[in-house]
Amino acid sequence: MIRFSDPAAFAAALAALPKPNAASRNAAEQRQSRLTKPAGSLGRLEDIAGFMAGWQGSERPRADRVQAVVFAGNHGVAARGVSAYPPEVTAQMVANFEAGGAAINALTRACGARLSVVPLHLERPTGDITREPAMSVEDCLDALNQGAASLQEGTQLFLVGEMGIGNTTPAAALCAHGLGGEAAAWVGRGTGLDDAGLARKAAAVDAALALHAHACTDAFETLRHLGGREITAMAGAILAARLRRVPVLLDGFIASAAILPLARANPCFTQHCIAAHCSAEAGHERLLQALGLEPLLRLGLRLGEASGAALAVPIVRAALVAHDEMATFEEAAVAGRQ
Ligand SMILES: O=C(O)c1ccc[n+]([C@@H]2O[C@H](COP(=O)([O-])O)[C@@H](O)[C@H]2O)c1
Ligand SMILES: Cc1cc2nc[nH]c2cc1C
Repeated sequence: MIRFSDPAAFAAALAALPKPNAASRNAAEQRQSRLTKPAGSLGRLEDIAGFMAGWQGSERPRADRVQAVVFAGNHGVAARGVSAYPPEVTAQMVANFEAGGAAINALTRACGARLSVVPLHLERPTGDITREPAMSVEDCLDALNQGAASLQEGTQLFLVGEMGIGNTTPAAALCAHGLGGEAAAWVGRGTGLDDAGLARKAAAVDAALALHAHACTDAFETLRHLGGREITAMAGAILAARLRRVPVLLDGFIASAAILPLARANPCFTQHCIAAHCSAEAGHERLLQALGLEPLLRLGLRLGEASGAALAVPIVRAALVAHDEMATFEEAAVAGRQ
């Protein structure tokens, strides 16, 4: 099991990321060029086959064992009126996930993914980032390690999502810190905030940056000061997936913001990630652009919970079935390009 003993071990892992298997990726691309279709005509499905081949180290990659994890956390900053819903909804929704009644339960049933939920000390919200760091060093390491520990042996495709009332505020703070620009340009309506709430949210992001920007010296310290437990757990889970060469379907705004500090530390970090869906949350589009990721879907969701990631699973599966099952020009006796 992957475990980071201290912040230095996390930084070292981030500095020495494994690369995809170039031979497997090349073999998959060669196969694509022999399948009975005009070259390139399966568009992004061809890229997905090559991507999966590289990370799985197999010319014929599979997505039979798909694992989804939802991390849940509570946020001190939620007391500042930055969400349309009260913080107790986080724990209530965890109970709903466990009972099978949330959107992600239905969507993972629909796509055949195994779902688990990891609540992170919901009874103890993070520090209010407008006044103090979100987490102690110990808390931040614990969240990273709970994230890393969630990746199950044998997972072929990993879906990572979250639930946490108030968490679009720390996510916006991570974006404003990492990518610059006005706080107002990174805050969105989250669960459905009104204009007055939006102004409070921008003010909270400004205050958090004024207080902590100087202390955000690396990925760990940035997550610790501006992030949250579920945000940090997603970062740990997605890093663990990279260390095991497991491809990841990235979910919405918060999941994307969680990896921004890691991508800033090592720009090749996003290589094992596919952006599944561009959320309706203001800022997600620009965040994905900055991460160099083109989303597979734009369905207007703004839910989190790994919902966007689950919706992209059938596309990945379809890409791999076409890659595996289509006949080659030779097998089907079809003439190739003139
Ligand atoms: O994934 C997204 O893009 C997304 C966009 C808006 C809201 N959410 C979800 O809504 C919650 C955060 O919204 P808020 O308004 O409480 O900050 C949290 O539980 C997220 O899962 C998620
Ligand atoms: C009900 C509810 C469900 C959610 N799922 C993810 N974020 C959420 C926020 C709310 C408010």
